[in-house]
Amino acid sequence: MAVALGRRLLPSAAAAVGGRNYSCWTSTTSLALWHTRILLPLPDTQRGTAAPYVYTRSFASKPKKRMSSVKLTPDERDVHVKPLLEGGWKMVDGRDAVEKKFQFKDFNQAWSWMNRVALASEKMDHHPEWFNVYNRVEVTWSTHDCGGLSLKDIKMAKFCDDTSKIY
Ligand SMILES: C[C@H](O)[C@H](O)[C@H]1CNC2=NC(N)=NC(=O)C2=N1
Repeated sequence: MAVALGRRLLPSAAAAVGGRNYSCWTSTTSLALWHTRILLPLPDTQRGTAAPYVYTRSFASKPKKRMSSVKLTPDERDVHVKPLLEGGWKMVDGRDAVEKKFQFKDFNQAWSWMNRVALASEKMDHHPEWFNVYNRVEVTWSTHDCGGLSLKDIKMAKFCDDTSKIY
């Protein structure tokens, strides 16, 4: 029988059922969960068909803080957008959005970089508009939820710059 003590499982509880303790985080865009489990070895016949744990207790973290999707103020634009424009980003004609053309050695490098950006975008729930031909990627950042530039765009534009330097 499993016994829970605060956030930890008593070692003896796992030993009593012939299993071992195991803890892990899972995380979504808004919540992180800490799971404490007792893992039991499964017979070969059940491997891959059943979950190998007999006891799970999950704890929710504080809700993750989300960066806001509000339009940048003029002061914030001075601080955040100006440096981007000095670093090769351009305002998009007729839109409150920034765009930049990146060039890589070949398609493989471009795709690898796009993959990095895609994973970060998904984690942040903030996605690029982009266009790729072979080794070139044109990226546009704007926040659809507020119809213009927000701090999320600044963060992702910087991420694009920083990660493109690795290649
Ligand atoms: C429902 C979802 O959270 C929203 O649609 C997110 C998804 N990704 C997004 N990406 C961008 N670039 N702007 C947004 O406003 C936006 N909103």
